[in-house]
Amino acid sequence: MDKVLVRELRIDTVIGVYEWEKKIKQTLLIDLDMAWDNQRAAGGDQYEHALCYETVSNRLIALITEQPIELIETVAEMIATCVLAEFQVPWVKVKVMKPGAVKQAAAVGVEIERSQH
Ligand SMILES: Nc1nc2c(c(=O)[nH]1)N=C([C@H](O)[C@@H](O)CO)CN2
Repeated sequence: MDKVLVRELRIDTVIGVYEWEKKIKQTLLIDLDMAWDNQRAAGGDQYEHALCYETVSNRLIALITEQPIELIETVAEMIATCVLAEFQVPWVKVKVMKPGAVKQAAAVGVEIERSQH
Protein backbone atom coordinates (compact mmCIF):
# COMPACT_ATOMS: atom_id res chain seq x y z
CA MET A 1 0.00 0.00 0.00
CA ASP A 2 1.32 3.43 -0.93
CA LYS A 3 1.30 6.08 1.76
CA VAL A 4 1.91 9.77 2.29
CA LEU A 5 3.65 10.44 5.60
CA VAL A 6 3.95 13.32 8.02
CA ARG A 7 6.37 13.00 10.92
CA GLU A 8 6.53 15.04 14.11
CA LEU A 9 4.14 17.77 13.00
CA ARG A 10 4.45 20.23 15.86
CA ILE A 11 1.22 21.77 17.13
CA ASP A 12 1.33 24.21 20.03
CA THR A 13 -2.11 24.38 21.60
CA VAL A 14 -4.18 24.35 24.80
CA ILE A 15 -4.34 20.67 25.70
CA GLY A 16 -4.91 18.89 28.99
CA VAL A 17 -7.32 17.87 31.72
CA TYR A 18 -5.93 19.94 34.57
CA GLU A 19 -6.83 23.57 35.31
CA TRP A 20 -3.21 24.76 35.00
CA GLU A 21 -3.04 23.22 31.53
CA LYS A 22 -6.00 25.27 30.34
CA LYS A 23 -3.97 28.48 30.84
CA ILE A 24 -0.91 27.54 28.76
CA LYS A 25 0.03 26.15 25.38
CA GLN A 26 1.80 22.80 25.18
CA THR A 27 3.37 21.01 22.26
CA LEU A 28 1.89 17.96 20.55
CA LEU A 29 3.85 15.95 17.98
CA ILE A 30 1.74 14.26 15.31
CA ASP A 31 2.70 11.37 13.04
CA LEU A 32 0.37 10.58 10.13
CA ASP A 33 0.37 7.61 7.76
CA MET A 34 -2.17 8.17 4.98
CA ALA A 35 -2.96 5.54 2.38
CA TRP A 36 -2.77 7.08 -1.08
CA ASP A 37 -2.15 5.97 -4.66
CA ASN A 38 1.19 7.69 -5.22
CA GLN A 39 1.69 5.95 -8.57
CA ARG A 40 -0.99 8.12 -10.20
CA ALA A 41 0.80 11.34 -9.24
CA ALA A 42 4.23 9.93 -10.04
CA GLY A 43 3.09 8.56 -13.42
CA GLY A 44 2.52 11.99 -14.92
CA ASP A 45 4.54 13.93 -12.32
CA GLN A 46 1.24 15.66 -11.52
CA TYR A 47 0.71 17.55 -8.28
CA GLU A 48 -3.08 17.51 -8.84
CA HIS A 49 -3.06 13.77 -8.18
CA ALA A 50 -0.82 13.98 -5.14
CA LEU A 51 -2.06 14.13 -1.57
CA CYS A 52 -0.44 17.38 -0.49
CA TYR A 53 1.21 16.83 2.91
CA GLU A 54 1.58 20.61 3.31
CA THR A 55 -2.15 21.26 2.80
CA VAL A 56 -3.05 18.45 5.21
CA SER A 57 -0.55 19.69 7.82
CA ASN A 58 -1.83 23.28 7.68
CA ARG A 59 -5.45 22.13 7.96
CA LEU A 60 -4.66 20.02 11.01
CA ILE A 61 -2.80 22.85 12.75
CA ALA A 62 -5.86 25.10 12.20
CA LEU A 63 -8.26 22.38 13.40
CA ILE A 64 -6.42 21.47 16.58
CA THR A 65 -5.69 25.07 17.63
CA GLU A 66 -9.34 26.18 17.15
CA GLN A 67 -10.37 25.46 20.74
CA PRO A 68 -9.01 23.96 23.98
CA ILE A 69 -9.07 20.16 24.10
CA GLU A 70 -8.67 17.96 27.18
CA LEU A 71 -7.57 14.56 25.87
CA ILE A 72 -5.01 13.55 23.29
CA GLU A 73 -7.46 10.77 22.35
CA THR A 74 -9.83 13.52 21.17
CA VAL A 75 -7.04 15.10 19.12
CA ALA A 76 -6.31 11.78 17.41
CA GLU A 77 -9.98 11.19 16.61
CA MET A 78 -10.47 14.75 15.26
CA ILE A 79 -7.45 14.36 13.00
CA ALA A 80 -8.56 10.97 11.66
CA THR A 81 -12.09 12.23 10.99
CA CYS A 82 -10.79 15.31 9.18
CA VAL A 83 -8.31 13.43 7.00
CA LEU A 84 -10.88 10.81 5.98
CA ALA A 85 -13.68 13.30 5.29
CA GLU A 86 -11.86 16.26 3.76
CA PHE A 87 -9.03 14.61 1.84
CA GLN A 88 -10.76 11.38 0.72
CA VAL A 89 -8.00 9.29 2.27
CA PRO A 90 -9.18 5.64 2.52
CA TRP A 91 -7.12 4.75 5.64
CA VAL A 92 -5.16 6.71 8.17
CA LYS A 93 -2.93 5.98 11.16
CA VAL A 94 -2.59 8.85 13.62
CA LYS A 95 -0.08 9.03 16.45
CA VAL A 96 -0.33 11.90 18.93
CA MET A 97 2.58 12.36 21.34
CA LYS A 98 2.69 14.78 24.26
CA PRO A 99 6.32 15.36 25.20
CA GLY A 100 6.89 16.58 28.75
CA ALA A 101 3.55 15.32 30.08
CA VAL A 102 5.28 12.71 32.24
CA LYS A 103 8.63 13.97 33.54
CA GLN A 104 10.25 10.55 33.51
CA ALA A 105 9.17 9.78 29.92
CA ALA A 106 10.45 11.31 26.69
CA ALA A 107 6.84 11.43 25.53
CA VAL A 108 3.51 9.73 26.07
CA GLY A 109 0.87 9.27 23.42
CA VAL A 110 -1.88 7.43 21.62
CA GLU A 111 -2.17 5.80 18.21
CA ILE A 112 -5.31 4.98 16.22
CA GLU A 113 -6.12 3.61 12.80
CA ARG A 114 -9.34 4.54 10.98
CA SER A 115 -10.80 3.72 7.55
CA GLN A 116 -13.62 4.91 5.33
CA HIS A 117 -16.79 2.96 6.14
N1 LIG B 1 -4.97 8.63 28.21
C1 LIG B 1 -4.73 9.89 28.63
N2 LIG B 1 -4.25 10.10 29.87
C2 LIG B 1 -4.03 11.35 30.28
C3 LIG B 1 -4.25 12.46 29.45
C4 LIG B 1 -4.75 12.21 28.13
O1 LIG B 1 -4.97 13.12 27.31
N3 LIG B 1 -4.98 10.91 27.77
N4 LIG B 1 -3.96 13.71 29.89
C5 LIG B 1 -3.46 13.93 31.09
C6 LIG B 1 -3.04 15.28 31.51
O2 LIG B 1 -3.54 16.29 30.70
C7 LIG B 1 -1.50 15.25 31.56
O3 LIG B 1 -0.99 15.24 30.23
C8 LIG B 1 -0.88 16.35 32.35
O4 LIG B 1 0.53 16.16 32.45
C9 LIG B 1 -3.25 12.85 32.07
N5 LIG B 1 -3.55 11.56 31.52
